[in-house]
Amino acid sequence: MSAQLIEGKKISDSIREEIKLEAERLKAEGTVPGLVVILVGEDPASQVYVRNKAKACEQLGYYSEVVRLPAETSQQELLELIGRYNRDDKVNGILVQLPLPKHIEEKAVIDAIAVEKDVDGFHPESVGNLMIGDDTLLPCTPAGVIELLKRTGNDPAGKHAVVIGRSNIVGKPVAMLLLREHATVTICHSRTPNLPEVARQADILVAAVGVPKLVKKEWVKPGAVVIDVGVNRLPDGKLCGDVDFDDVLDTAGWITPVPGGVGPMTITMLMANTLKAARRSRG
Ligand SMILES: Nc1nc(=O)c2c([nH]1)NC[C@@H]1CN(c3ccc(C(=O)N[C@@H](CCC(=O)O)C(=O)O)cc3)C=[N+]21
Repeated sequence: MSAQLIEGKKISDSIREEIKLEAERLKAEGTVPGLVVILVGEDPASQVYVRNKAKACEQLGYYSEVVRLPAETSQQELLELIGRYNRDDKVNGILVQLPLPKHIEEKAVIDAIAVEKDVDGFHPESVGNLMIGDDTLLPCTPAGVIELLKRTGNDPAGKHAVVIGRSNIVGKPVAMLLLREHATVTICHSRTPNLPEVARQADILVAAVGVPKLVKKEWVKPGAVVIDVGVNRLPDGKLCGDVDFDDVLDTAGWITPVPGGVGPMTITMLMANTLKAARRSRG
């Protein structure tokens, strides 16, 4: 039996319709959601993402700015720019595209973003809020994963979720969100012994390591939900996940494709966060 496809693109489109209606309501009350995306340097993959984010803003009628800065921009200049957007009432969300050039300290930049405009959910205060269960802007990719599960009827409550990867942007926050949704959560990484065996315990398996096609059918419990967060660019230019999709297809019960799975949800959750930040800004 072949797994059911989790169609991130379709689910994402229908959430964007919901967001659009809410954005129109907010605009009728005089508040236009606004997002600024700041890109330092010329990373080609980043260029694509930034363009997609600007397109999403346009589609939803948001105010949006894209700031493209040369790779030589100093940390001080970037921090000053962020300071200006922190004080700019037209802008409800500030996103600085990562990774940054090596001479700029990522942490200093993330810390400089006003927490109420932190639509990436990367600021230490946002992370702390998530940890203790306070209302906050959630990191986009992890929030997208939870939406995909809920909207396909795969409620994490009572399930064993195994997360492969422990990054601050995906692994750790997605584990925390799954815990909040009442899953039993195991976090694995490169030092985990018998990784395939642990993965095979999962009712919900989330792969977020950045190793192309790492997860094979032996890693998957028959019928499990497999969520592939990987975005690996292969030498031929094609996008590929952390899961060997073709190998796993007949074992998994549900599976996200790459592209068309988690990726589109990330941008949709960014739009949802910007809307939320705009709504809150009215006081
Ligand atoms: N501050 C910051 N926030 C981010 O959220 C952030 C970032 N930096 N740096 C880079 C990563 C990557 N990322 C993606 C967003 C959408 C797709 C996406 O829409 N992917 C499409 C395909 C796009 C394509 O074909 O290239 C898909 O999976 O279907 C992928 C990856 C956000 N990131």
